[in-house]
Amino acid sequence: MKIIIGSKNPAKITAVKNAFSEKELEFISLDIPSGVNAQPFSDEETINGAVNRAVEALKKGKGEIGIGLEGGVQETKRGMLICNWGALAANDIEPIIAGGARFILPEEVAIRVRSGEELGPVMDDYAKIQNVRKHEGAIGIFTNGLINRVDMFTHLMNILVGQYQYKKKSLENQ
Ligand SMILES: O=P(O)(O)OP(=O)(O)OP(=O)(O)OC[C@H]1O[C@@H](n2cnc3c(O)ncnc32)[C@H](O)[C@@H]1O
Ligand SMILES: [Mg+2]
Repeated sequence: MKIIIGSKNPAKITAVKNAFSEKELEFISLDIPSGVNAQPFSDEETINGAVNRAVEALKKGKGEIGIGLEGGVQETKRGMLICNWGALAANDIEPIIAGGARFILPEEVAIRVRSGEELGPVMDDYAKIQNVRKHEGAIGIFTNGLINRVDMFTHLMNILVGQYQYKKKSLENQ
């Protein structure tokens, strides 16, 4: 079975591999555009980015499953939430979606994102580390390393794969 991942980000690729336990799987990563802004500004836009990537990955990679993972932010009365959404696309079913853990970004970071900067470079600047988005992620920095971006995406991926297995089982029993 071929699983096509719509990103070259190593944190995302590791998380996808963590969530599939079967042997004989082939993982292919393709740089698939999200079709939304580089910095999505709502749950809705972030979900659309994840679904677009999953559907395109499935099509371009000619596999059995396409995965799209997308990071974004969502404004609330309490401040700016960081959100992450994932989508799993497979032939003959509607894309399945799942959300990742969320928390409020410090205002000092949120102000810069609101003014148009992407969270990735803002985090590098804030943490004085390069490529935070490919490693611990904002979640790793702000949880003191207790949860990193791979952990967060792995949890999200398990919610996707679990729903997919349940759906397949339900269809088989019909
Ligand atoms: O290569 P791709 O797959 O695009 O991976 P990415 O790291 O750019 O991730 P997203 O496009 O999903 O995220 C949208 C923006 O938010 C940033 N971002 C999201 N989550 C982050 C995190 O945990 N740490 C740092 N930056 C993050 C990211 O760098 C982008 O600027
Ligand atoms: Mg990106």
